[in-house]
Amino acid sequence: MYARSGLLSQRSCSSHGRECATPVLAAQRRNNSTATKIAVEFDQSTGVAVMRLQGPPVNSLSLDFLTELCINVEKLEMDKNCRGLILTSSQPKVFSAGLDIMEIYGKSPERCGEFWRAVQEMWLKLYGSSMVTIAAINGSSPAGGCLMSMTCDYRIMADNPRYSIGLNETQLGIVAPFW
Ligand SMILES: CC/C=C\C/C=C\C/C=C\CC/C=C/CC(=O)SCCNC(=O)CCNC(=O)[C@H](O)C(C)(C)COP(=O)(O)OP(=O)(O)OC[C@H]1O[C@@H](n2cnc3c(N)ncnc32)[C@H](O)[C@@H]1OP(=O)(O)O
Repeated sequence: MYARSGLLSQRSCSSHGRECATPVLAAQRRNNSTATKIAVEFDQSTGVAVMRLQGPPVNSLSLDFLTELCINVEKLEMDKNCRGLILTSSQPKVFSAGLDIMEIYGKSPERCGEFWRAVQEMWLKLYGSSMVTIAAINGSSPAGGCLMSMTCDYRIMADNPRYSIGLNETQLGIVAPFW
């Protein structure tokens, strides 16, 4: 969902002076899901968009979820009026549970490859964004959820001892790549 419907589809990328396009098209081609996992509200007066993750129960990062996230970030990126992005969760107690483990369990190498490319695309898009990005971490944020928040320029986390954040996959001996 993008609150300023119609605007982006009518404008060319070059009119905004920002780089765009190919990754969005790739992501759009991939996005066959009709359910909306990402809600975006853009405040014209402040130039700040709030992106709410709303993939029940725990905003796990499935291929559909990642695709929708990337499409929405790219749309905002193309809008020259949008200067800031706040990423937060609509789910109670959880910002994001990280990668959807069912996307990598028992899947073909091709499907795993597609999924992993979508993971890379997500963090590269956020990390390379020209918008000021803030993760408002209003719940637990393990593993891929932590990665997502680390790619933002700033992080603010709800002060609640029940919420945790970190790369918990290291407990299984899985470490993030060195690049
Ligand atoms: C700047 C950066 C530069 C470079 C970086 C480049 C690359 C980096 C590469 C890698 C780093 C990132 C790596 C990521 C790996 C992963 O993300 S693997 C996934 C790891 N996630 C977890 O271990 C989370 C496990 N879940 C939890 O801890 C809890 O569920 C959570 C605290 C999130 C919520 O707790 P609670 O509210 O009690 O809910 P439940 O535990 O009852 O869960 C509810 C249902 O949700 C299902 N679920 C939970 N997590 C996942 C998940 N990750 N995927 C799929 N499904 C999940 C859970 O099974 C329950 O389902 P059910 O109701 O039983 O059907």
